[in-house]
Amino acid sequence: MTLRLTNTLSRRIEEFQPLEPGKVSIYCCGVTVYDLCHLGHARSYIAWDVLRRYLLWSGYRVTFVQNYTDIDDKILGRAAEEGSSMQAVSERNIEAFVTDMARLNILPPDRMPRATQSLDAIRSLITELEAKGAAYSADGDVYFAVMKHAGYGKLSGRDLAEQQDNAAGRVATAEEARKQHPFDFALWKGTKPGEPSWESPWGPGRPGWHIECSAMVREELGDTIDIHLGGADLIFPHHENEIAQSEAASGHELARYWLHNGMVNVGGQKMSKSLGNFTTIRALLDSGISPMTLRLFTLQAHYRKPLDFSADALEAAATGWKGLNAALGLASTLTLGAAPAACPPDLAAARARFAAAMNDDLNTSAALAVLFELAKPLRALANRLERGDSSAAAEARAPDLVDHGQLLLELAGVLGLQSKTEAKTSSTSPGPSDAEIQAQIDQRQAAKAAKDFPAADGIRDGLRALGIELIDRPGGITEWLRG
Ligand SMILES: Nc1ncnc2c1ncn2[C@@H]1O[C@H](COP(=O)(O)OP(=O)(O)OP(=O)(O)O)[C@@H](O)[C@H]1O
Ligand SMILES: [Zn+2]
Repeated sequence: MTLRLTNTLSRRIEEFQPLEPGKVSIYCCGVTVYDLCHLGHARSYIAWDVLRRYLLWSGYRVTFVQNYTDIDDKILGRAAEEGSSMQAVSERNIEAFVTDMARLNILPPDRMPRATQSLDAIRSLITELEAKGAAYSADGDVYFAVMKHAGYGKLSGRDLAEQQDNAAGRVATAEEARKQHPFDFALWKGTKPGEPSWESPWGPGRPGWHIECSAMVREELGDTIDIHLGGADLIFPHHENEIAQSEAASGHELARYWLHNGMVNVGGQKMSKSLGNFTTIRALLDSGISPMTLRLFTLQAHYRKPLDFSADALEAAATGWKGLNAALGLASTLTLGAAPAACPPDLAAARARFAAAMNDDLNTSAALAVLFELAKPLRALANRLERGDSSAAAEARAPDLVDHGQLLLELAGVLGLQSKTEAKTSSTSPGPSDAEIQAQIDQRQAAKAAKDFPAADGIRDGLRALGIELIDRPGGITEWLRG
């Protein structure tokens, strides 16, 4: 059975077929770096981390690109409030983003381009659009002409003619007066006093938000990519506009599959930096909630569904993680030095159930049910060991249980769930302990022995994100360095 994903473009669940066999190119819309990230961002990036890990586990070579939007009105606004610069605000929040994502065990993207570093690509894309008649300049601004692009609205299902009628008779703002159609959007904005600006054929100014992503996708991954990711709030206008710009320029489809995550809501309203109803990732982690509890909380719901944030729901996830953590902790000690065994039929069935759940549009709650089932005997044994039950130690050495533990570790790794001490971690946390690093190295060894190289690479990448570099020495010995 192959992976099936809901494609927003076709509004259907489709079988995933990459452009090139065995390879997947992914672009994920990144954060606008004007503040700390909240639980909504965590949900989005955890969902896509799981997609990436699952593709790796399935044997694909994945190239994952995610941008930083570091030119934006909101960043400028924050800089003005603070009396600092757009660059200072961006740098600080980029650093915080990297730390928060690593704490959540999200694999770092292969490349993370920034708008400020992509100006050449942005300017040449706008020039191309203008040359093709898809864009027009007006008083130092450049706009995309939506009416010139057949297919505008195909992702979001918006009707242009209807929108034109709705806008008729309204008093236009200065910007609206420059536009030929209300849906036309700025590719380039002429400079305003006191704002950073860059030179361009249209005079000094800065790029619009949508063109950044089109330019970065093209520069990093080419005209057509396999999967484009983002939150459902980006479908319109951001992704609709990205499609229009990229496809008008290249004449090719921008992305084969468009995946969107549902929103984290608070009391029915989107958790949002702009609305001010957000709880930051670091506030949650610093209050003693473990990163894995947050992962579990988000993965218990389907990625496309809205997710309500409440203390009760988080509490339930914490209880769930406590049990799973005990089983994973025991499993990692059992598998130490264990030889890979032939997979017994019940474990093969569990593996197949896990894969079937994930193939079903990333049904992580069903995949978690397989993990909880596998964890049951290990949890029971961990409890007995903790109580000092003398017969438990012998039982823990039973080969069946070792295999069980190995599979649990492997599948949990696909969801990015890994056993860690539940100790309170703070933003100044020194990173994983030596014992935790060793447990990861052991898991990686087991994955390699089972010829599961994507999982082994995933573990190495995860450690790298935490500043731990692995060095493989001859004779199967792995040493590590803390960065
Ligand atoms: N509440 C949320 N739930 C799920 N995903 C979200 C939520 N808020 C933002 N995202 C997603 O996170 C990614 C980065 O978002 P971005 O930095 O553009 O945030 P934003 O939407 O501007 O934030 P805000 O609305 O909080 O000001 C996008 O894919 C966006 O859809
Ligand atoms: Zn984008």
